[in-house]
Amino acid sequence: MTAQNALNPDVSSRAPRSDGLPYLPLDALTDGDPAMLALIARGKRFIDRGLPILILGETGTGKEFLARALHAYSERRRGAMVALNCASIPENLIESELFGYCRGAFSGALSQGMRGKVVQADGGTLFLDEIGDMPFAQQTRLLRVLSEGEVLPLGASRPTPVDVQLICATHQDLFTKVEDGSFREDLYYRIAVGVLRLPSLRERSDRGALIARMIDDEWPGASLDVLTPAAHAELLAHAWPGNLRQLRAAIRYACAVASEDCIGIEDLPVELMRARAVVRHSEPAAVSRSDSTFAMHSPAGSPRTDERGQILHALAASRWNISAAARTLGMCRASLYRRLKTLAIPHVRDVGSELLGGGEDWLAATPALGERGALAAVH
Ligand SMILES: Nc1ncnc2c1ncn2[C@@H]1O[C@H](COP(=O)(O)OP(=O)(O)OP(=O)(O)O)[C@@H](O)[C@H]1O
Repeated sequence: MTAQNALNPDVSSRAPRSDGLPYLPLDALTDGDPAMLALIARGKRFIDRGLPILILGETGTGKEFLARALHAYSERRRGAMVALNCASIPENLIESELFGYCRGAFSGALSQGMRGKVVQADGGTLFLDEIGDMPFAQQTRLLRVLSEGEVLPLGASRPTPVDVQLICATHQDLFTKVEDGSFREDLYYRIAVGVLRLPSLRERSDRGALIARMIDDEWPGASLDVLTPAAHAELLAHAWPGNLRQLRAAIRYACAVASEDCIGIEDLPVELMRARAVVRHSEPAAVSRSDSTFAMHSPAGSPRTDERGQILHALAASRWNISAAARTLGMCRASLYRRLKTLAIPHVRDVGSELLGGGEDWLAATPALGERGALAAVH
């Protein structure tokens, strides 16, 4: 069986997503994470043999991406990839959406009838997302499609033969649903033949490469260099409950709000900072150098004063060399300029004589931090 490789993605993997980016081919779903590599290799074997595939994984781990990549890789790639999210359509519509109906099947039906998703996917792939939310009655009808290879649209007198590759996905524990009686056991064993469990983002060793790729998507040509060390460390260390979707959203946000040419920790979404603050509150005091801009959230003392003090110390130590101070503080030059502006700290070269002449109100606002020492270091 000839399989398609990553260098030759077919049209469906190139189809634009709602965010304008293309779906990825199978081999491009990871940058070398061992669990992902093993999963992709298994997925190829399953799809080559036409086994029904069940993709498991937390929300946002890329279940739909994987399903589309498997279809694009498969021999059915010239056929349709038809997706239905069982959780997002009302229970009473699932039946007609999936199985279709004939003309005049019920009052309010379209006059020409409707082809259901199963028939639309004939010769291609049917992707049933959130299969755990499929109502029990529809589970019975789906089982019939799978076991007999035919579908009976509502109001039809004869079944229509169909040939589909089935891929299902869920973030739920389907086996628990079988045990509590809300998911048919016989259907479970029909769909859960080739099971692929996607790792969460926090388990993946290719997080750095994923971050770099997502930055490049937003900011073509940019690399990890645009991240300050603190922002980079934060992105790597976050728990990412929303997985790849949350990471992409965070990077989109950061690229949009970052000014100049770098992304600092202050450019990351507030929920990351909140999670970080919670962790920090349960930690013993010290603020690391790379965390210095986050001193705004320090539990002790006046947060702004702490930050001013750290910035002024770094500036004094570097004799107001902005690049060197930014490095010490773990941020980029642009971020440091932004912090100076926010904290109303004028550059020493812009105010030099005024400061020395005693008009240093801005220094008076930072009493405990030895600003005169900072000035002494400058002059
Ligand atoms: N391999 C990948 N590389 C980079 N980004 C990815 C990858 N897979 C998914 N994503 C990103 O994560 C987002 C969510 O992916 P997807 O919709 O496939 O997840 P899901 O597991 O199906 O989510 P849900 O359980 O909420 O339906 C995508 O829109 C995309 O931005």
